[in-house]
Amino acid sequence: QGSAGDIHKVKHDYQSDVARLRKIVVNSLYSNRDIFLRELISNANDALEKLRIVALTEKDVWDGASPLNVTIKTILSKNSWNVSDTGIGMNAEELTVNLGTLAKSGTSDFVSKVERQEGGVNGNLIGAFGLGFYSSFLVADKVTVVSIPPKSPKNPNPTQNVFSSSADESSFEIYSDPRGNTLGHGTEITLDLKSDASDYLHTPNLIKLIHQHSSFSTSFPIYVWDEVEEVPLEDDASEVGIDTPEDEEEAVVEDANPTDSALKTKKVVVGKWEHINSQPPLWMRDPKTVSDEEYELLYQATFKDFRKPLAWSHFTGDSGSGVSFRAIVYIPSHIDEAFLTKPLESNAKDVRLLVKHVFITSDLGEYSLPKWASWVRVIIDAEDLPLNVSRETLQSSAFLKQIRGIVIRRLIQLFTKIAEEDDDKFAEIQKVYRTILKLGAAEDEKNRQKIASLVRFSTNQRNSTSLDDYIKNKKQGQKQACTASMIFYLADMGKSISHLTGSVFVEKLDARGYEVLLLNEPLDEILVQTLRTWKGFKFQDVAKAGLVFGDGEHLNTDEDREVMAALEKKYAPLLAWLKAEAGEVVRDVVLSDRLVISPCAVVADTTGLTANVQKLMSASNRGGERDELIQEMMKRQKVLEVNPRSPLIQGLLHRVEQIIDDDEGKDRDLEELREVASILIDGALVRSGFDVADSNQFLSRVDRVLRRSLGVSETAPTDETVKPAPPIDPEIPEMIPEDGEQHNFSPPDWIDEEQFKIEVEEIDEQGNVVHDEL
Ligand SMILES: Nc1ncnc2c1ncn2[C@@H]1O[C@H](COP(=O)(O)OP(=O)(O)OP(=O)(O)O)[C@@H](O)[C@H]1O
Repeated sequence: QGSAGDIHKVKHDYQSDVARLRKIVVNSLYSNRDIFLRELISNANDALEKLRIVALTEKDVWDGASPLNVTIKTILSKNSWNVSDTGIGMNAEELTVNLGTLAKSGTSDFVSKVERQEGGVNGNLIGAFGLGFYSSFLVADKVTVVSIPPKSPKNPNPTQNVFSSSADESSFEIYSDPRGNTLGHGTEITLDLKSDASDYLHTPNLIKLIHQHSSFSTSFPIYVWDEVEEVPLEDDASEVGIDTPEDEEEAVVEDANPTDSALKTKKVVVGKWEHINSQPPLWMRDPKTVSDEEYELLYQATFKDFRKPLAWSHFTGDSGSGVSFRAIVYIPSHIDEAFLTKPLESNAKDVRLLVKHVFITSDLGEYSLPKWASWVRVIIDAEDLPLNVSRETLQSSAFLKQIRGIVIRRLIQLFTKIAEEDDDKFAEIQKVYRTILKLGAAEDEKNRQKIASLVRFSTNQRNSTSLDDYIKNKKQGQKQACTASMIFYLADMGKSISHLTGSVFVEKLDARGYEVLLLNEPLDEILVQTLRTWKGFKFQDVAKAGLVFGDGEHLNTDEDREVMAALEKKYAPLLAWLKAEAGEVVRDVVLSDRLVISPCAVVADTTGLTANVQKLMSASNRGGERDELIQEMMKRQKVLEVNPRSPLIQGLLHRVEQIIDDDEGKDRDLEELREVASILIDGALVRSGFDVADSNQFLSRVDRVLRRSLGVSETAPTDETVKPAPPIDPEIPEMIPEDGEQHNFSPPDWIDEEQFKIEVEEIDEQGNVVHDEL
């Protein structure tokens, strides 16, 4: 603590992250200095919005008439620059906390990342993070913030406080303003500009920069003090000095030379407040007159997103409840990590509802957007809702209920238009929204059909296919058991598309030229199950038993049936033998019509659970009796299909017949054959996406078969001797270093420290090995 004169100043240290961040800002953002304008104007806008929102419920806070605006003024003689707002202001504690600490999550990470980066911060990083108030130090040696909250029943006599900080100090001061309340309510930030930042004092240049960077940061009026001329005045001339920007002109009188009383003139600077954003907001304009760049700037300023939006739709409408409105719906180019990890827990926060250009709320309460679309960013400006609606009456407004429907309809239309007209853009959309559209189609019952048309799938033939494209590509008679036409799909969550393309279930369809949707995301199977049909086509899981193609390929002729009957007779001994061997795993063993190359596969009954559904189920249900029950249920629903054309299966049949015919050496041969069969069955499970019950046993069997094929003795033991661990060490280490702390590692006494070096293998971001010596 310290005091200057009779002012009691309290000194605070910046939180360490802030000190580091300020240093980065000052040292490395020289070429991006203009951003301080955007950041400070946008903070002023937020403060004004907050005041108006609070005033909806606390009438005393604002009379509804006194101006809400931003004023910017330069004081040439002091080389200083000043921005004021008549917003919500801050008390002493808020000044300390808001400006002295960083509450944002990820700050430390951000700061460390930037500190590691060679050549300082780049534009993208600033954008992703937002420097806010600290950007002042880009252009200022010293920053002074004067602030006072409005009068309220809770705080009837607010005091005006000052926050003051130099760029090179790691502390700031807070004190009560000795001048008393000069602001009414709001905040005034004064920057003592660095000697190389005097460009910002030049008004035409300043206005140009504000237009360039911040004209969309606020819809409150921005006034810039514009000095227009200097007029010499007689000493006794009356002074004209008015301090509010509402009186458009004023003259500020300064002593030209206060010490020289002989000079009977004074220098008079005549200037006026120029309202620099008097044009109507962008969304009120005819879309034909708005450039892409303007839409992008509006988006970036409004939603504080440095990245450009992917697409937008600007439209006018009349809601069913008689409210006319204008709106812009934006599709962002990225989705927050938080949404991706827990999509169903996120709430829409970026639907900005305005009434007559005045921001009212971003919280649509019970009418907020459906979860799947909670990332969409919208500005919606209603013409004729009463302005002084409190939030409670707003909640019950019929218009509010309609916003949800209006926004979602427009969003889907926008996606659809891009899908139809702009392949490249739609490919970009797919990169970000592929999964989200699936979620939408599964979640949003009302819009399910429209959203599902936007969903794209990979298939064995194409990277990206819509359901409509699939249907166009169907083969004649693509039917299942003479019921509906079919869309074939294979679902195996988490597997790669190339793995699915090579699946046993796809091989015949693929060989015959049929298209199969390959579903590898958890949502895919849920979506397909929810849709059930698409334009009269049924979804057919190709991993299920009884697959037919409907093109006459399947046992349609007498000849086919005869051939099959002959094969079944021939293979009967093998099927019976295998059924006994595989009794623990499957319900039945049959000859397969679906396999081309693979010797066998495990398929689910038409009513059974495929490997994929089984995975989905066990992810939400682990362990316990229920698990055993499910295992048992699943076993009964699985069938082992064997491929009579596979030489392996033919060989197996031959051996099984030999064993049945021949008694000699039967036991040993039988044991070996059972081992082969067991590997084949487990292999079929793996091939079909199921888990093997005991993978250790499976691999021990493989080992034995390998030994046999290499002519190595099956019983020859492996030398199992190992060196035992040293005896128990009774000493307890004094301190276990926590994660992230420096690990002080000292070698034991008996090691020569000079020679003690450990090679640590570390992998950098590119995956190269980095060698470090401890
Ligand atoms: N003009 C102002 N009036 C009232 N409060 C302000 C003003 N400027 C800043 N603040 C307060 O200080 C806090 C920190 O401001 P800062 O600009 O650093 O970050 P932010 O506005 O929260 O985030 P960002 O600007 O990065 O989106 C704000 O959240 C706000 O509470």
